[in-house]
Amino acid sequence: MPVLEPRQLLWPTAAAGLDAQARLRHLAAGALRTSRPLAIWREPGAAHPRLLVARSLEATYTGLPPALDGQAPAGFAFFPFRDSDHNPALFLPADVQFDVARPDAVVVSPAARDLVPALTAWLALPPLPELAWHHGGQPAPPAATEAEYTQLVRTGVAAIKAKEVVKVVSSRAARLPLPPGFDPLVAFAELSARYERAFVSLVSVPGVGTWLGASPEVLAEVTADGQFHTMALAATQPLVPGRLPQDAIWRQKEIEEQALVARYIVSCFKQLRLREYQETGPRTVVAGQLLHLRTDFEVDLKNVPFPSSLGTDMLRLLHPTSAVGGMPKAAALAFLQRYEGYDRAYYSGFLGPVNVGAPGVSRLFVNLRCLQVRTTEAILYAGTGLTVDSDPTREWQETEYKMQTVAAVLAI
Ligand SMILES: C=C(O[C@@H]1C=C(C(=O)O)C=C[C@H]1O)C(=O)O
Repeated sequence: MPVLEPRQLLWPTAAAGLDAQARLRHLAAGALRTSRPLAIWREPGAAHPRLLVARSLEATYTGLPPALDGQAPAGFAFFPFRDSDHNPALFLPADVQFDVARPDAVVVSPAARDLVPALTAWLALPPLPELAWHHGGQPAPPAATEAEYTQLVRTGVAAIKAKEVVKVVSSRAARLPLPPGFDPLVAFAELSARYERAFVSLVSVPGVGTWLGASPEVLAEVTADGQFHTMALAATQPLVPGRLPQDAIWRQKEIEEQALVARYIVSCFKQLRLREYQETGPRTVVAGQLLHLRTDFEVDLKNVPFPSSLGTDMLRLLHPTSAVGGMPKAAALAFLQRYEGYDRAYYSGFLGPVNVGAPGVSRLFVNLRCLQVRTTEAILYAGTGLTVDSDPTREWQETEYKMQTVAAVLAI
């Protein structure tokens, strides 16, 4: 059997007046109209976004976290914090791809070649004035009041004191009305402009909903030059205007909280009997209006005995990391299940491209600083790592700061 190659569709002359952004919008409109899942993302430091459309919702259901090796299928992973029927683990196959950096062509995978006639016709049609974004089937989660959240923090601190957990990351949801005429693609562009170093994403899946975010946290990356990368990102303080990030002073609580996350990553390497890794940090990094402590871990895949499976194995061990769940993992997750009082859905799950653009290159991020777009409101999510010294009011304030990262695009 001949190996089928992807098809390149060129934009027709009818689309000559559409610039690259308008083309991306037109393709997104087509995917939304035909009930197909789509992902749009801008990688940290990249000048342009990409779009990927899956041929059908059914084609996105997946049982396992994606394989991070060059032979694995190309697509966009969208994983919940906890896998469930309400929040399925998804992998959007790269059936239709568009790169704003190469605006002349749309690439269609062999699995989606049946779509070519309809897609060719769509490219020649005039753009729609409005896009109908997909909505989730689940009710909106309850929004915790300050009293409720500070009580959750107290319960978490008590669990730490009782040695049920060493660290737990409590979180909450908040609901804000969407401003009139809110346009997720415009908000995506605004987040991309505001947060150059973030992974900015807009994912819309029928029945699952529309999620927008600007994440500062790499979960697992395999780069073109054969490096595996992950990070321990934790501890938070606001960036004070006029002060340099490198002058930030961290309290003992924060240093310990971040060290736990770093130690967790090292324990994952140990489970895989990997000794050769480079550790850099912790150092202070900027994420929007916030500062965090970050340690980077790098593995040269040329120097490990199992280069093709390291990324895959690490991803499966890492998620959910102690930066979003806690330590020990099982006890922290059980605590959250019992006390958190709402469904995190895709918040603190992970997302990102696998083998898109180039085979063997994957970039998965923790889904933080995100919101869910609903018909008339946005659901915002944020959490804070608790330790024995946590102060409930400060933890509430920290979730407010974190929500500000994406709430900035809701300002009327
Ligand atoms: C849980 C979140 O962030 C995580 C928790 C942090 C903390 O506890 O200080 C900092 C960065 C992230 O790893 C969030 O943004 O919701």
